[in-house]
Amino acid sequence: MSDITIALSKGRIYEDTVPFLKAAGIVAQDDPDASRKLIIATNQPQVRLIMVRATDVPTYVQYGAADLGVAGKDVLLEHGGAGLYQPLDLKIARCRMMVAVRNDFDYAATVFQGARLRVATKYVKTARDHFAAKGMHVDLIKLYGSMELAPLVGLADAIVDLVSTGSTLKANQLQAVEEIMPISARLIVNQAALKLKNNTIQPLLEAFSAAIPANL
Ligand SMILES: Nc1ncnc2c1ncn2[C@@H]1O[C@H](COP(=O)(O)OP(=O)(O)OP(=O)(O)O)[C@@H](O)[C@H]1O
Ligand SMILES: O=P(O)(O)OC[C@H]1O[C@H](OP(=O)(O)OP(=O)(O)O)[C@H](O)[C@@H]1O
Repeated sequence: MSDITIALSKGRIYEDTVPFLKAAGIVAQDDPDASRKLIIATNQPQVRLIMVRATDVPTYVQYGAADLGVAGKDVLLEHGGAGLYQPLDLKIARCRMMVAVRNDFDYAATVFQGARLRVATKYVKTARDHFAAKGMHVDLIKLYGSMELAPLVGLADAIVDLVSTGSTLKANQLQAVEEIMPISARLIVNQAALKLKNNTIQPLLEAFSAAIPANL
């Protein structure tokens, strides 16, 4: 069996990945959400977890610092996917990439008039592709979080952000006006590792695949 490093992020990705690890017989020896450790040993001596920022997971896997990882489709689209296989949609961390505006902003009229829109987002590539496909001219403003604030203080007319329950939009008097795409997290694999460590990685892929929730 080859040594295997799996890159995960704290919070919902880790929590939702635990059942998949368990299905593959892997149990973490520390709780990453409680620990400050960045390298977490597991019950299997050859398997370790590394804890990185959600947006950094594809980078660690791309360069082979991790063999496998779990990352949201949102993050993978912004990364571009170079050097990665994306064999499984794990159907976890599900949400939707949406365009949202203030409740008092007439998005339809703005689009109809062909007015230039200022859009704040962490997801610049996804937003650029979406509005280009609609033939809309937009000025994109890159933010790193709390996008919902931007329309409230006049930084932008619209945001492109993830929506799950809708409660963050509601709490900030915003409304979703367009769905860009459904989002869920994928298992990603370093392309070279998949070939070189196939004997170890293939059974992991099969265990993960069998643990994907049905009927979703
Ligand atoms: N409200 C949500 N409901 C369900 N899934 C979500 C939600 N928000 C984000 N996600 C998904 O979970 C992934 C991880 O989100 P998380 O909040 O842990 O990291 P982040 O804060 O977006 O990333 P970073 O720390 O790198 O800035 C996202 O990439 C996305 O795919
Ligand atoms: O529609 P909702 O259920 O309100 O979720 C949407 C929020 O979740 C994400 O942020 P973040 O990762 O900070 O979410 P969290 O605060 O729910 O962890 C996203 O950027 C929204 O702000």
